[in-house]
Amino acid sequence: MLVLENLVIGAGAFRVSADLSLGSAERVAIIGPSGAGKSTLLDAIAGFRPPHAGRILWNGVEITHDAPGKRPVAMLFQDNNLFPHLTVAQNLGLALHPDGRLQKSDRRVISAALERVGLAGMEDRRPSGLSGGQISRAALARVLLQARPIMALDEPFAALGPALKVEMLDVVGKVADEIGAHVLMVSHDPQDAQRFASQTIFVDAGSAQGPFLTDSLFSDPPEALRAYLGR
Ligand SMILES: Nc1ncnc2c1ncn2[C@@H]1O[C@H](COP(=O)(O)OP(=O)(O)OP(=O)(O)O)[C@@H](O)[C@H]1O
Repeated sequence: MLVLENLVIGAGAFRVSADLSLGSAERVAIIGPSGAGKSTLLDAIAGFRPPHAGRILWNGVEITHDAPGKRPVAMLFQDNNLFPHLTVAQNLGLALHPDGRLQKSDRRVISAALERVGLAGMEDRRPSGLSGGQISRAALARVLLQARPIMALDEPFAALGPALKVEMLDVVGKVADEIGAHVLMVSHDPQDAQRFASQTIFVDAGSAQGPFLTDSLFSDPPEALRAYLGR
């Protein structure tokens, strides 16, 4: 269980607070107006942004000051963060060995992960030889190999068309189910939350509120969410 205890985060003069617990929530969307602090919140959970105050706990153990690689979090960014000079297999290999040294048995594991996300046989391509959707799939295969208990996604498919985005959300669900991971996903699109996440955190006016049951939240939105949704 992930707990954010009296957490205060932010850069410059900006601050956002969070005091919430994700319990057994499996798929959680993080929504809110632009600049509200959604990415800041996800970055703090993943360990890229030290908090000004408060604690982060995972299954009762404090991880507030742990380095990103030591946390139970695998992060997927919008640009998917594949190294352009490395092949798909080499990029995925970094999830297994950060020093980049691959063993023969790794190749089988990598090929199996690629097959699971629909990229069988693409081990030796470089990212420049993949479509946007294929790059997203390769990045998801890397998350699959990292096999961390929390998948953190920051607007991962914003650059993809609507149909492809729906398809990729299905792949995310499949990968998360396979490794038994919770998913935390920042999105601008309320439909993503409704389609994908059973629970939703709403970030606005300096605080992260929730998690709320997504269906209840959208069927009877509080004033601030109503304004955000333009209702
Ligand atoms: N390095 C920084 N220095 C100063 N302010 C920053 C820095 N990084 C982010 N901010 C500010 O923090 C606030 C929150 O940014 P954040 O990216 O978390 O918002 P967001 O809700 O994810 O927005 P968006 O939906 O537009 O991506 C913004 O006002 C932003 O300008």
